[in-house]
Amino acid sequence: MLRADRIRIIAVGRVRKGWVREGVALYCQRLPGLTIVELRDSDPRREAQAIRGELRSDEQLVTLSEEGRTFRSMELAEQLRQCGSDRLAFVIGGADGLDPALRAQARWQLSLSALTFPHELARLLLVEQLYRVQTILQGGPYHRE
Ligand SMILES: C[S@@+](CC[C@H](N)C(=O)[O-])C[C@H]1O[C@@H](n2cnc3c(N)ncnc32)[C@H](O)[C@@H]1O
Repeated sequence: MLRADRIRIIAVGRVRKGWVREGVALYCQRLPGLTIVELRDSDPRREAQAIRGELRSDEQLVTLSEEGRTFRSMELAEQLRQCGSDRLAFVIGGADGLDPALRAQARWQLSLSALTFPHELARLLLVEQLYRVQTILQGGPYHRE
């Protein structure tokens, strides 16, 4: 089972597009307990400081980057199942991306694909995949191979 209450998304920048906000809200409703923290955008080094300040000592840092590891959704489900009751913080960068030093600190880096997405879309894709993982782990019909 996915422990959404043990997952936080720390995202640089606001979601301005209404249709993206609506999509994120829809998946968040389906993942009770999931928290999204928005940080102001500035430059990657300052943003990294703010992210470090926001991270809790008991949270595992997972940075999102197109250079990270790609997973099939079933593999992502297995990865998150193995995290058990660990607390995870998925971090999404702003327009200029994440500071390399912060990325180097991550327990793992998640790539949503080799393509670069605007941070707003990366957030939407991430919450949809977390919902998908939840349904995979619960054995629901949402995900079809
Ligand atoms: C507009 S992108 C930043 C692009 C920037 N050139 C870079 O080097 O990261 C904003 C953020 O969205 C997330 N993102 C965009 N595309 C992604 C992808 N394919 N996989 C994972 N995260 C992605 C990353 O966290 C990234 O920092």
